[in-house]
Amino acid sequence: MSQTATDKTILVGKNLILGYRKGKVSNVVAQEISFCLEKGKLTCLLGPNGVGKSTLLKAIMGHNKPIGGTLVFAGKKLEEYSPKMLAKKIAVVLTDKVSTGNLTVAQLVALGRIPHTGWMGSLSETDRIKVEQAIESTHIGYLHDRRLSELSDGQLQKVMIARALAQDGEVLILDEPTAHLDLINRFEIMQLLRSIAIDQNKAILVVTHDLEIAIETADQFWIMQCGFPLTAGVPEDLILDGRINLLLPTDKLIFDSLSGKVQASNSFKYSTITGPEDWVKWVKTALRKNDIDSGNYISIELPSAIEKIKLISKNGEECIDGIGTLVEKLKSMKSGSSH
Ligand SMILES: Nc1ncnc2c1ncn2[C@@H]1O[C@H](COP(=O)(O)OP(=O)(O)OP(=O)(O)O)[C@@H](O)[C@H]1O
Repeated sequence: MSQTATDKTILVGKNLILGYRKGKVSNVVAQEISFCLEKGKLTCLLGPNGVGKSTLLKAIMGHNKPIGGTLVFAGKKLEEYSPKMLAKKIAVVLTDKVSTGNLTVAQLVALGRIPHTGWMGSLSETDRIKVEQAIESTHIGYLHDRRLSELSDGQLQKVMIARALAQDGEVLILDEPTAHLDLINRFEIMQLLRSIAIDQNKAILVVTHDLEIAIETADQFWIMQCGFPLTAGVPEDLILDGRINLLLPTDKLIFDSLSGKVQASNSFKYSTITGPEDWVKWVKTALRKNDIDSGNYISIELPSAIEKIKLISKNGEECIDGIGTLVEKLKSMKSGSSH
């Protein structure tokens, strides 16, 4: 489904055909790619490995011209911008590690000004202000004079974002900025990007495989899937109308709209499990993971406080003191009944 352009739209892709040319032969990677990228929003681009996400980023950065379709940036065709002009408008953070460990944080962030100063140019007062603003808005002032080689992966990622911000383009593109980071840092980086999008009115486009964190932070999803047009929408709408399942083209997995998680789609019925909602959810998860269906028991009653789990089976009624023991018990009943 294509989006409609609004006054926030900065970049429009129309019927793009993406791929690579080798001599006269074009190898098409993805097609029917249409979108509107909006300022003031965090947009997450999701899709399986190899579907063409990085290829789309390369097209937007002007590094790999689409085989077909049009890209329009701020009302003008992308191909009409010189690489120098484009570098001032679109800042990029790629996944590659920096090999300039000897530079300090402030020196690296200052490199973001190169499109404005040139390689040999010295920083003007405006450039210095932009660098300090970028450092401040990524909350890395405490790292100002540290060497890059002394930073953790999470700190380094914030420095790379600061460098892109110093570039002061209207669009910021990041390819998997949370790869290699722990859960807390993944959240922090995505929340930081969202606040930058809103506070600085930037259009931020992030490629990520982190579905759950993307749901919590993104304003827009773009979903790429082999053989389908690009699907764009607000994550919550895509969840409720089921289009989120485009990300899971196998009937073995399904997106559970209540928990917001991907889970195995086996058709076991667990209607005989009763108790508090959180207990029911986690007992079902454990049973599903262990391939235990309701044929193994008559009912399970879950504790409301610190009582024990009550299992009613063909062997009678018994009290059990945890989900681990319950699973073991049901597994042994299952193997017993199959012999
Ligand atoms: N320079 C290139 N020349 C030819 N084919 C390429 C080139 N780069 C990528 N491809 C091919 O294009 C297809 C899409 O690759 P791309 O890197 O865009 O996927 P992706 O969705 O970003 O994957 P991932 O999630 O694994 O990063 C793949 O089949 C890949 O082999």
